[in-house]
Amino acid sequence: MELLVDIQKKLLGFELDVSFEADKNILGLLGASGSGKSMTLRCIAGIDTPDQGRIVLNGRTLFDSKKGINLPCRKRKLSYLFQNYALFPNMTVEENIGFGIGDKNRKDRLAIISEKVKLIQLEGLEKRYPNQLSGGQQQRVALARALAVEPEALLLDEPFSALDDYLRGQMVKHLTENLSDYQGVTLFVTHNMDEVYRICHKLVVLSTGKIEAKGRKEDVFKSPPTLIAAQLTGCKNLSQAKYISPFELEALEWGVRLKTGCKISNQIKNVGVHAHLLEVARDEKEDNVFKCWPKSTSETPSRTIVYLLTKSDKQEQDHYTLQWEITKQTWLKLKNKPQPWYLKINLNDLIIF
Ligand SMILES: Nc1ncnc2c1ncn2[C@@H]1O[C@H](COP(=O)(O)OP(=O)(O)OP(=O)(O)O)[C@@H](O)[C@H]1O
Repeated sequence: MELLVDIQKKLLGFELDVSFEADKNILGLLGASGSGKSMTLRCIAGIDTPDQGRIVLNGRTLFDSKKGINLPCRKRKLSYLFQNYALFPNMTVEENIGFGIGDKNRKDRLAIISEKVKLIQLEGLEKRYPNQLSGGQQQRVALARALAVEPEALLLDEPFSALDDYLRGQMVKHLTENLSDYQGVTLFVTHNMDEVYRICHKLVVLSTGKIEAKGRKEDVFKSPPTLIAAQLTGCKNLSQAKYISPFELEALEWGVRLKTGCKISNQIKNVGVHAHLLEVARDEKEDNVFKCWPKSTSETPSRTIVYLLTKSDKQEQDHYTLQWEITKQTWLKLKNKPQPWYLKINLNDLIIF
């Protein structure tokens, strides 16, 4: 199973130019609002037409501008799951699921519907209409309907955007379970980096119509290749960097000199570190240890974000230079410790651009 996408499309004030491949591992398209995620899916589905390029699914050319090929949506053998599910309000759960199933006899049709109802665990609710279902149940029906046509590719466009946090978490779990037996290509579009990390194996990061990063999710999150990719994958600490030597740089905004784990170029521009990777230093004299002063905090139910000042002369200013994300227990243990604190950045945790 393989999808190859290499397309360009110009719109007023926006240019899409993307090239990537997907196999049967779920591929995430991550990007901010307006970055071109939906446009990419719409071009693959055949709802929009690229100006140039090629789209090939399992060796079948769906689109090729040079050869003048542009298969209509219904011949592309893929399912598109929209943000708002788009269930037919006047059809029951089973009618919705059975809607797209092609020329099959009644018995086979009913067998597919019943298998999909079981898959999404909505047995007993087959005769209900969408307005008699919760948001999460509607979402599952939409997924079952998309899978019932046995598509070669499944295009999921922010499928959880209408759900509350609790249901979102549940649905992420259901989706990964429901798709574990699906053999086709799955593209999952979202702007939510936690969701993309939980669901996908590989990742394409999009910004203003261009690809900023692509690869295994672990690699893209750990070492995003550009500043924008770092921001989109949640790196909270970013600074301009000055080259000092092949293995040392100065993080200008943090006012800290740092040793690096790999050789750096004298063209280096920026450095970053994830907020959860700062550590309390055991020994003040170790490499990459710096003094800091907690300026303020903000809390989630389980974590505390500590905003740190790293330059003592800035203590009076309303300004922080680094974010440190720790558990609440760590914060409670630390908060009354004498200042300055000594924190450390492991050289291999530095993200260098
Ligand atoms: N039919 C259109 N004509 C002109 N511009 C369009 C059209 N459709 C989308 N755009 C523009 O293309 C860009 C990408 O839109 P797209 O819907 O792909 O973004 P997105 O990443 O999916 O965003 P969101 O997460 O908000 O859905 C936006 O700047 C949008 O305004």
